[in-house]
Amino acid sequence: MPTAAAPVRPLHSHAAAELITAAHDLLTAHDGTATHPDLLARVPAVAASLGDEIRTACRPVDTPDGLFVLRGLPLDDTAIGPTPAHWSSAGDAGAVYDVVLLLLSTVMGTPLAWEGQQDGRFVHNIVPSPGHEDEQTGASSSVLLSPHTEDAFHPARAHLLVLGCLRNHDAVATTAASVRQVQLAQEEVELLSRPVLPILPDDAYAEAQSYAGDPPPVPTLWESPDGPTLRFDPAYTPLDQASEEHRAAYARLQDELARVSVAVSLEPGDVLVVDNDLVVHGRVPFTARYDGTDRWLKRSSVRVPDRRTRPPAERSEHGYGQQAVEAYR
Ligand SMILES: O=C(O)CCC(=O)C(=O)O
Ligand SMILES: [Fe+2]
Repeated sequence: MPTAAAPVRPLHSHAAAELITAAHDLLTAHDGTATHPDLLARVPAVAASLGDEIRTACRPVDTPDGLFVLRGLPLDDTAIGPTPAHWSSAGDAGAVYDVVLLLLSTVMGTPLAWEGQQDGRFVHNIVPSPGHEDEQTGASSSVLLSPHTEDAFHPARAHLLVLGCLRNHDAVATTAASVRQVQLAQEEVELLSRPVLPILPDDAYAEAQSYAGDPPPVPTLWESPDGPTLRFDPAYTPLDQASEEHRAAYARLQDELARVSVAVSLEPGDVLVVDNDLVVHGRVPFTARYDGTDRWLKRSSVRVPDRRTRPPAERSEHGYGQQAVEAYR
């Protein structure tokens, strides 16, 4: 896989300090608790006060890569403490970066949470966890986390996925492949633009997996007014329900995504922003350490108001009974 450099948007030290200070002040005003019930309501005003350099760095993706890396935030490996062993024991570990992600997400749109995931938190902890090594979720390690659209099963899924790196001693790569870089025949595009197969809820949503309603078939590709977009999660797509011709086109898309895939090895302090309508992401396999020095990411999801990147038919999907919660409603 090419390790082609992802587009980096450097944050100079004054802008990085401005962001960290704003996050730190918000946090200390709320008992050091990133999930404090009053903190979220204060985020928009603080985000609106951030300077031009930060706002410019948070502009929409503007290359066919469909992603960018904000680089330059300071990160003290000792001060953040050990990597939690599981998201449920993370508590306020690394909480200042939770607030950094909330601020950046609010500059870019509206943060999004799920009642059924990580206790409804707006910022998730992505850490390898014992017993989950070979799952297709962020808690895995020993398997390839295969390329996917985040929360592909749901019509209210994020427009942007934000991954902030706190620790990554083994330079474990996130993978990313953009639909704007694949080359398919027109017949393949047409086949994959038909709503033929559903995308079922992934293993992070146990409750949704037992939802009684019929899974709606959805298109894999869509030609939006802003260019091609995709909705893709092969691990949760019942391909055996499709025709041979359809499966062949799907396999071609999968091969093309593998061909254009890049490995992005995040450094501590990096914030990767992935356009979830353009790019499928994953992660290479690694060996977890389970000694407090494991790879540790913070993750937030963002809705961007008035985007035109989704087929209108999505609005009538049931979403398997899962509710997305927008931060400022
Ligand atoms: O661990 C990673 O780099 C990506 C994990 C992932 O798929 C996610 O956080 O949504
Ligand atoms: Fe993911």
